[in-house]
Amino acid sequence: MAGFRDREKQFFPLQNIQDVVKLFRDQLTCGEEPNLSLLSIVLGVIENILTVNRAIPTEVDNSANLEPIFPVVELHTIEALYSKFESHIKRSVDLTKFPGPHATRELVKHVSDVIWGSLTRSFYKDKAHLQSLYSFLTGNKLDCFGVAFGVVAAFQVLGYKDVHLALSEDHAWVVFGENLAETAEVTWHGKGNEDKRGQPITAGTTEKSWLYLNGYPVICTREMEVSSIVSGINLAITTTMDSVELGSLQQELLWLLYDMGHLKKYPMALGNLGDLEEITPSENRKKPIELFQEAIASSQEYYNNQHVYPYTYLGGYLYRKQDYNGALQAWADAASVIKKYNYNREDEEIYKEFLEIANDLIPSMMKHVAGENAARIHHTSLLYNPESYANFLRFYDGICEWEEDSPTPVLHITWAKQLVFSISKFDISVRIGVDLKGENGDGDESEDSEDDENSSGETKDKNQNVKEESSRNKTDGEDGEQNTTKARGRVGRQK
Ligand SMILES: CC1(C)CN=C(N2CCN(c3ncnc4sc(CC(F)F)cc34)CC2)S1
Repeated sequence: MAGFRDREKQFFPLQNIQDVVKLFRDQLTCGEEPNLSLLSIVLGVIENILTVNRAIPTEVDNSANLEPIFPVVELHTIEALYSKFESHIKRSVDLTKFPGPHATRELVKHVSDVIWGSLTRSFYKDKAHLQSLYSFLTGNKLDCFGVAFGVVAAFQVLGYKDVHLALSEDHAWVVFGENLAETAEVTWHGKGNEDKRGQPITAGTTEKSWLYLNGYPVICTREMEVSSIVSGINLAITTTMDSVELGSLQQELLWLLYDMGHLKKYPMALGNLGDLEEITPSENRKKPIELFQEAIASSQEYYNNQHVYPYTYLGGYLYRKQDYNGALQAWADAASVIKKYNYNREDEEIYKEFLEIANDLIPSMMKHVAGENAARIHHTSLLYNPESYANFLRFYDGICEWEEDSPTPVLHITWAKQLVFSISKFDISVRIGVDLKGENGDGDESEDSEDDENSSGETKDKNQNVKEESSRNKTDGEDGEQNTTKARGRVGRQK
């Protein structure tokens, strides 16, 4: 018999979004751990009906079809799936060999093998809707995240409290043991990479690696594991159509988790909620821009500002709102994060993100503003804005620094061609640092004649230059002999 207590049973059948929200709220406030398997199965059943097995209403009188088609989720459906998972896990793992209260690496590897061993050999792992235990139990298919989540849910079924999900921006693994001091790979990553299941994630692996966030991944509590499956709900019916009902369920559940504080340390879930609010704004709720800024603040406060996606969530939003100055600043901030990493072959997802920004979004943004004649005439366009130019340069500077010392190259001819296209759209006045408005008062248009080369002609490293510079300034102060012209609005030259 499924391990359901009467308290879960009372919420069934689930007939609408509010019924699902009530079940989740009860699971998150009942004093015991939320039941990860139960909640993943419930979300998987609903997602499946609203996207994969969507019964397109026949062409009867259309008015009747305007009602949202929320499925009725019966208790027996969920119980059957839950007990299938529970008995599968319990009969595959003999705990007599693992007496302690904490999981061991051997046990973690074994549970990962149990999940892994049940997956059908040949399925397209990139497909959608493979993230929940519903997919695992009805189709023996799971994606990369789904395997890691399945391992954590299995350990909860086995009665362990110390195995938790660890999340980066493109990978998932587990932490376990006393003080969660141990780590282990439990799933695969990407295409054509041997899985490293059972191995610990060492400092050598995580250092300067975006895939492991330089050692600053999201370490989930049970409630944050619930946040991860809610955030992972996939609304896609087709590549061009999303389920409206599923989207509003996801939005309601994310606000529930937000109000309970379970998104506070989860930047991507905050970004996800921001995207949903942009599409369907909720009354009396925070605006998308606030949520994207909270995601950035969360990364700064809890993850040493090592996460990139909070800035690309914000940049994408501002781009869609045609706030191109803001978008450039957010993308420059994203590049200022990635520059601390070395690009390697398993970081393709973030490479694709920056490729799209540099070679698609920024060029089309430049085309758009180049056509804005009024703004051009009044010099209000970003093409005349030194700050936009500075952010544009900082964006590319970050990508170049990302590539430095990396085992895998980042830039190629397309990047260079698009850079030339985009940079040439900025007005000559911002590119050569002349202040057209003469705000500097003396109206002296002479440029800053200093350069980074010293008298002997070789370029020094910046620090030395700055040291030299500051000592020169000191002598200036004393005898005032040296004639240094003021750097006039030169951007990107920090002395
Ligand atoms: C600014 C973007 C391009 C928009 N969507 C982005 N997403 C980033 C990935 N998403 C996520 N959202 C919540 N949690 C997680 S955990 C994870 C890694 C996986 F291997 F477990 C990914 C991810 C959701 C969507 S970044």
